[in-house]
Parts: sequence; structure tokens; C-alpha cells
Amino acid sequence: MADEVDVVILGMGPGGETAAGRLLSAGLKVAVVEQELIGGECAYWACIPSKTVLRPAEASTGVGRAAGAGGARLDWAAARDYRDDMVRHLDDGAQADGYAEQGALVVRGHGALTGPGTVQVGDRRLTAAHVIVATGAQATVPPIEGLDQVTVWTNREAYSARDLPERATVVGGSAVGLETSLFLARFGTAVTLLHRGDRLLDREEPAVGELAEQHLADAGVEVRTGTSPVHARRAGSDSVLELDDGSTVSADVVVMATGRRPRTDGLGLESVGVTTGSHGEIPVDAHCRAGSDLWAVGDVTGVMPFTHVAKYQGRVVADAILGRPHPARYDGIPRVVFTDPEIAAVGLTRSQADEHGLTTREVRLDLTEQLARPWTYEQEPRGELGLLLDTERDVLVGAWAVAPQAGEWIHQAALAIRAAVPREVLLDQVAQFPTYSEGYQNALEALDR
Ligand SMILES: Cc1cc2nc3c(=O)[nH]c(=O)nc-3n(C[C@H](O)[C@H](O)[C@H](O)COP(=O)(O)OP(=O)(O)OC[C@H]3O[C@@H](n4cnc5c(N)ncnc54)[C@H](O)[C@@H]3O)c2cc1C
Ligand SMILES: NC(=O)c1ccc[n+]([C@@H]2O[C@H](COP(=O)([O-])OP(=O)(O)OC[C@H]3O[C@@H](n4cnc5c(N)ncnc54)[C@H](O)[C@@H]3O)[C@@H](O)[C@H]2O)c1
Repeated sequence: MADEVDVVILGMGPGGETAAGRLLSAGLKVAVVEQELIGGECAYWACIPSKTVLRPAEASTGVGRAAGAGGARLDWAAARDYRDDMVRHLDDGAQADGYAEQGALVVRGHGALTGPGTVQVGDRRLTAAHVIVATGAQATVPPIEGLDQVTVWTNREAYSARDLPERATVVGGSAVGLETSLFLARFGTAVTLLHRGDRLLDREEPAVGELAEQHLADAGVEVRTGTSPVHARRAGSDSVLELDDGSTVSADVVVMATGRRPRTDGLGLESVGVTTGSHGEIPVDAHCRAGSDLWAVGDVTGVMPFTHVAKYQGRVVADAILGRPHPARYDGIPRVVFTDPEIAAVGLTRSQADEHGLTTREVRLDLTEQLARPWTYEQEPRGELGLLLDTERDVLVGAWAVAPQAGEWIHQAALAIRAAVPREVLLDQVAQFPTYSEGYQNALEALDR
């Protein structure tokens, strides 16, 4: 016999949870299916533990950077204990109880579509008017010969480790690679970061990658660009990578930060006529519709793999199911890397604007030359801001910042881009004093000159 509900949600990471919360509040009968832990990758092995252990690292160096303060000491055991509390000791019992109390049918196990509106979880069959696929993504490890001989970590091991290695080789020069390198280096690991491209964060403006490399080097990370591992081998207790430039790197652990792939294995997509895209993603329209009464949200859609996007898409789908559809827009979505200082960006890069045929003007501002806040904040101030203006529409289309707390104050640019706020309004807007946000006005004025 089948359990009949209004909506089945496959996967309870941030995307699934957001949709579930909204649909349950509206009084719908919802079944939530989870094969591991309610909360998903983000809550247990990604965003939450990584930001939790990066924070003491930032705070302790921040103390040293503030004149008259000093003497902060990092304590890995204490940081780890707090991290373990933050990830609920990998126990989602309270989450399951919470959903059950809200009226959800909580089903444990791997869910697979068996046809339109039907899902099989073990020997349990669910039928529903709508199915939302929110199964996320998993770390990919490149097929390097010999890798099975060495100690390999992905984000899961890095952010649940009890003990940290003395030496680590991190492969991948994007968000996970940068954050993990900084976290390990701050807690005393000797880190070599390998990146096959010429510049870190190569989807961002060139200046961003250059600043990222400089700040990581300042934190003691050895950054090696333009090289990748081609072979791995064990030498005693060492995990050795042989690189394509003929050199080798030895460490206790190799951390693979080489990207993620949508989780669609065994999902039964063929039973509902869905074919995945070239990166394994489930293609969706602007309402996150993947088929007739079939929806997909979060990393599995390959749209923008961030928790805030998964949550946004969860809202978009819930609203569509509840009869108040609105298309998702992604032009004002911030991208942040929690290094020290933080790296934040939103909108288009110059080369993307060129591809769109936009006429643009850009400005890059050293905030320490014009603002008071970097100097009141730390004695060796840091901070740069870049803006990209569409000169025909006279609105911002891109922004980036590499500066303390940039992830907090990028939102002004995000809203300006999303709402196409006219430049003259932005110029007339007043920021309180002193703040890094004042940089927007200086940068906009510099654009005029
Ligand atoms: C190290 C790291 C740090 C990150 N930090 C940030 C950050 O600071 N900010 C940010 O915005 N993003 C961050 N991200 C990205 C973020 O983790 C993802 O974008 C987010 O988790 C996506 O949410 P989701 O709901 O799509 O999927 P997930 O969080 O992956 O959840 C999917 C859930 O579906 C379940 N599932 C899968 N298949 C099935 C099935 N067939 N049946 C039942 N259940 C299933 C899984 O067990 C999982 O619980 C980080 C990623 C990594 C790796
Ligand atoms: N703060 C945040 O919001 C945050 C933090 C961490 C991760 N994330 C998200 O999680 C996702 C995963 O991050 P990521 O950094 O793992 O993935 P990514 O896809 O952004 O970057 C993968 C990196 O690995 C490299 N790489 C891939 N294959 C390789 C190979 N065979 N040899 C050498 N290098 C190789 C790529 O050049 C790239 O630098 C991203 O989409 C990211 O946005 C977000």
C-alpha cells in the first residue's frame, strides 16, 4: 500500500528543508525523504563546520591586527568541540522530531522515482501530486593513478577531523580549496595549495585571484598555480603527488577540493523522462520545474551551488506549488569565500559582460587610501573594491571586494544590481561613518572621473 501525500521531497539539505517548511506551514501533507542526515551536506560537512572553524582562526589573527590587543591563542581541541556541537554530533534526531511535529511524514532511506508522482524508499511506496528533487551534490575526486595508495580527504574528512595533519597538500584553487587551506594553515598545518589554472578563483575577476593568492601566502600557505597532480604514491607514511611539471609534493594528507557533482545516481530519473545535463545536473526552468509536477532545487540543478541559492529555489518551488508562482532571478546573488580577509563578489565579471555585449566601465579602489574604516579596524589595513558599470543603462552589473567582512557589505551591491538602482541614487545614498561600505561612493565617484 502507498502513502499518499501532496508533496514528496527527496533530500533534506537547505533546499529541501526550505521547501518543506513553507509547504508544511501552508497546511500541505508533505513526506520528507532523507538517506543520511536532515540538514544535508551544508549542516554537517560543509558550510557550518567550515565557517565555525574559520572564525576562531580569523578572530585570533584579528586580535593581533588590532593595535593594543594581542596574545590570542588558537586552541584546536576547543574549536573542534564547538564545531562538533554546531554539527549536532552528526545526530539529526531533533530535526526528524521537529518535522514530525509539524505534520510531515519523515522517511529514512534512499528515495528513487519509479514514475510520475511515485517514489520508492526501501519497501515503502509514496505517491504525491508533486515531487521535489533536492538531493544536492557530492565531492568529485579526479582519477589520478595511485590515489588509492595515499591518504585522501574531501570536505567530509577535513571538516570532521579529530586531529589535523602536520602537512597537507590541497588540490583545487576555488572556494573549498582556499577556505580549507586557510583553516588548516591557521591551525598549524604546513599547506601546499595546488591549482591547475594560472590564477586562483579563475571564474572571478583577475584582481580577485591575485589578491587571494597574496593573502593566502601571507597566512603561510604555499600556493602553486599552473600545475596539477598526474600520479600519486606512498613513500613510508608520506602521501606523495607527482605533478605535471615534474616536481613532487609530500604531505600526510591530500585534500581534494576539486569540485562537486550533482547526486542523481539511482534516482530513477529515467522513469520520469528526465535526462541530466552535461555536468550531471537536472535541467530546470525559471520556476525550477524539471518535468510535469516534478521540481528540482539546490546543487542538483547545477545553477549556482550555494546554500542561499538552494534555499531561494526551495522558496520558488514552494510558492509555485502553492499557486503563487514567480520566476527565480540569479543576477543579484552574492558569492563569498571565507578567507581572511573575505572575498565577495556579485553579478558579472568584465569578461562575462563582454560576452553579453554590454558596454561597461570598471573601477578598482584601494580602500585603505580613501577610507577611515580600514585604519580604525586594523593597524595594517587591507581592502579593495571593484565595480562594473553598464554605461548604457547607468547601473551596476558587477562588484567584488576583498576586505574584512566583505561578505556582510557586498549585499548593497547585490541589491543595487538586482534592483537596477540608478547610479545617481547610489551616489546620493549615505553610508554611516566609518564603514567599508563608504567605498561604494568613492568607487562610483572614481568611475565618473
Ligand atoms: C566545504 C564546503 C563549504 C561550503 N560552504 C558554503 C558556504 O559557506 N555558503 C554557501 O552558500 N554554500 C557553501 N557550500 C555549498 C553548500 O554546501 C551547498 O550549496 C548546499 O549544501 C546545497 O544544498 P542542497 O539542499 O542542494 O544539497 P545538500 O546540502 O547536499 O543536501 C542534499 C541532501 O539530499 C540527501 N539525498 C541525496 N540523494 C538522496 C536520495 N536519493 N534519497 C534521499 N535523500 C537523498 C543527502 O543525503 C543530503 O542530505 C559549501 C560546500 C562545501 C563542500
Ligand atoms: N563560501 C561558500 O559559499 C562556499 C565555500 C565552499 C564551497 N562552496 C561551493 O561548493 C562548491 C564546490 O567547491 P569547490 O571549490 O570544490 O569546487 P569548484 O568547482 O568551484 O572548483 C574546483 C577546483 O578544482 C580544480 N580541479 C578540478 N579537477 C581537477 C583536476 N583533475 N586536477 C586539478 N585540479 C582540478 C578546478 O580547477 C577548480 O579550481 C562550489 O560550487 C562552491 O561555490 C561555496
